[in-house]
Amino acid sequence: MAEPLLALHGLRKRFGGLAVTDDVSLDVMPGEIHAIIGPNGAGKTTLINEISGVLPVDAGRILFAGQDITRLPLHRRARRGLARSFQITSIIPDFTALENAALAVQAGDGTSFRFFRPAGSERRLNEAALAALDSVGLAHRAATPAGAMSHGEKRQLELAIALATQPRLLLLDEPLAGAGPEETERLVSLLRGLRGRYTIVLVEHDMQAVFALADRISVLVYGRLIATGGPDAIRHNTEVRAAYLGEDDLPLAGAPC
Ligand SMILES: Nc1ncnc2c1ncn2[C@@H]1O[C@H](COP(=O)(O)OP(=O)(O)OP(=O)(O)O)[C@@H](O)[C@H]1O
Repeated sequence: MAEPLLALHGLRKRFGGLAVTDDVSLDVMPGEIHAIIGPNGAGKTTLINEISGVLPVDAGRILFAGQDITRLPLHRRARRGLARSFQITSIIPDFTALENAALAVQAGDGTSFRFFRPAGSERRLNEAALAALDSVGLAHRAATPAGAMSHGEKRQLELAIALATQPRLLLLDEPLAGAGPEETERLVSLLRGLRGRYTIVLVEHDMQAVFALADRISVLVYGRLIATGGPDAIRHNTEVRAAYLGEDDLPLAGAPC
C-alpha cells in the first residue's frame, strides 16, 4: 500500500477551555482529494492552520512525505511543497494574471530576491506562469489586471497561484465561498480536472460540490474526527447524519455536480 503523503497523529489544540482539535489522526493519500467537513465551528479551519503551520499544535505529530514537520515554520513547510490557497488575498490587483502567477513561480523556485538572473530565465518564468494559468482555464486572461477580473476568475487565479509553486499538497479552504451557481460549476469542474494530478485537502461548505469531488471525506464535530470514508459511506453514516441534523445540506443521493 502507498505511503500517505500527509499523516496526522493525535493532533490536539485548545483555545482556552475549548478542545478545537481533539486527538485527530488521519492519512491523506497521494493523488486523492480529501475533504474535511463538519458543522460550523467544528475546527476545520483550525486544522488547516495546524497543517500549514499558521498555528502550532499543542500535541501530536504531522508527517509530510514521511518527515516530521510538526515544529517547522510555515515557510519551511511551503518550501517542501505544502501550498495553501489564501482566499483571494494573495492576489495583487494591479498586476496582470500572468505577473501574479509569475511571482508565485519565483516564490516556488526560490529566485524571488535574485537581482541577476541568467538570460532565458525570464522566458522560463513566463512559460511556467502561463502553464499555471492554462491549467485553470485562464490563459486567455493572462494580460488582464487581476483587479479587473470577476470574483470567479479571481478564485481561478488564486488556484493558479497555488499551482504555480508546484505543490505536492494543496490545502484549499473554502474555494467556492462567495461564488455564484455558474462560477461554482466552473470551479468544480476545474477542481475535478486536478484530481489525480494533485493531492488536495479541501475544506468546503458546499456539500454538493464536496460529494461530487472528494475521493474520501473526513467529518469533524467539536474538534473530534467522527468518520473518514468514501462519499457513499459518509452519506449513509448514522453519526454523520446526526451531526448534520437540522441542516438539509448533506446530500442523500449522488450529486450531479
Ligand atoms: N484564535 C482563536 N481563539 C479562540 N477561539 C478560536 C480561535 N479560532 C477559532 N476559535 C474557535 O474554535 C472553534 C473552531 O473554529 P474553526 O474556525 O476552526 O471552525 P470551522 O469548522 O472552520 O468553522 P466554520 O465552518 O464556521 O468556518 C470555534 O468555536 C471558534 O470560535
